[in-house]
Amino acid sequence: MTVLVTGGAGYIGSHAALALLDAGRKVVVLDNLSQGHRWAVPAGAAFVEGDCGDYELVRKLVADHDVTAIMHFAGSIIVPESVVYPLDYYYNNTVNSRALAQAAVDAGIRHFIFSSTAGVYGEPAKTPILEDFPSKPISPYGTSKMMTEKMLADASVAHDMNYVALRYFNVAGADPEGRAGQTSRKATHLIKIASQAATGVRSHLEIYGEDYETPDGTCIRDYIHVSDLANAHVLALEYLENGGESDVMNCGYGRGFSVKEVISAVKEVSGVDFPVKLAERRPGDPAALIAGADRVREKLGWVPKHDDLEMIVRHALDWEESLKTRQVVDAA
Ligand SMILES: NC(=O)c1ccc[n+]([C@@H]2O[C@H](COP(=O)([O-])OP(=O)(O)OC[C@H]3O[C@@H](n4cnc5c(N)ncnc54)[C@H](O)[C@@H]3O)[C@@H](O)[C@H]2O)c1
Ligand SMILES: O=c1ccn([C@@H]2O[C@H](COP(=O)(O)OP(=O)(O)O[C@H]3O[C@H](CO)[C@@H](O)[C@H](O)[C@H]3O)[C@@H](O)[C@H]2O)c(=O)[nH]1
Repeated sequence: MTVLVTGGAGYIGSHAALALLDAGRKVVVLDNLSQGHRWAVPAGAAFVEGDCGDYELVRKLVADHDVTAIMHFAGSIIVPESVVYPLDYYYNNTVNSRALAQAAVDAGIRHFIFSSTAGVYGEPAKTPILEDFPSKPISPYGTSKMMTEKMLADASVAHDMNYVALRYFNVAGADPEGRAGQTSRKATHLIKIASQAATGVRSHLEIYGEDYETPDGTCIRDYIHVSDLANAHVLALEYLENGGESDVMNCGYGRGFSVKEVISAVKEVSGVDFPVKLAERRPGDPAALIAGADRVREKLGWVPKHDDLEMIVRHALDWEESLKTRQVVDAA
């Protein structure tokens, strides 16, 4: 009765592994360490270094660890990078997910939880975005995730496996107890970068575009605390184990902040007025993404504990400071 967490040496996967362990579950992490860190895998979890697309390896570890459910976080995650290297994204996010799903079905795994994204909606006609809005991604990243969602939908009809695809909006913050946080090798996320600028790891922050059709001209996103998101995974697993029907669910709080509002919050909480420069728009960025977030609350009974931008920023800053002592800060 073990949960396989792919990508559990990465940011969100390591928090989910912690949440599972906190809930009394057994966990085995599979990660190729392309972005994650061995030390980020929680102490109570078993670890296997390898690729989630390695069918034989997955079959073996499922048998060795008595795996009954999979949470699939492993993937490539940077929207603008996917525009430059689309085939890499289709390989890692779609082809490898297909192999993992095949191994899951062949091994008789009954429950599968997938890390999807608000990126599947593309440029939505309106906000908040509901799950039944059309999937029209505007980046290869979003398409690569949408294709995996569709594979899982078809596989769940044909096989005895139910699934939940959680469509995350913008994940930020860190474990409130300081046990985990974001340490990706190539940080691109706004709150991470602003936290690095506030703690002196970066010299400044750039705003990618000030001419969007939003009140202050900068993009609006729905920032969700990583620990609330990790908890949604534990609830999704219970839901599937209790016979819940397969579904897709947005994960966000249903409210948005602009890039400028986030920068102000980081300056306010840190007390550091770091330099901010204006830069060109980044490819693949929709103007506003805000979750319609009723379904995850209604179906999973999810009640967030950290719906507070200042708290999210505080935890991100605390983690960034703690990284200095761990000497694992990546070059900015
Ligand atoms: N961070 C966000 O805001 C966000 C939003 C929406 C969706 N997601 C999705 O959540 C998941 C986790 O994202 P994250 O922010 O924790 O990223 P991350 O880069 O910190 O973690 C991903 C982990 O997967 C591992 N990995 C990558 N490819 C692998 C492979 N083929 N086999 C085994 N391990 C592999 C990496 O080494 C890393 O540890 C991703 O699928 C991402 O697309 C993230
Ligand atoms: O240095 C920076 C970094 C970001 N931004 C802007 O901040 C916003 C948020 O960007 P970022 O934090 O990089 O997140 P997104 O590009 O919105 O994508 C994240 O959120 C998506 C879901 O909404 C996920 O699918 C992706 O994996 C995840 O990277 C965007 O408008 C960026 O242009 C800046 O202006 N300057």
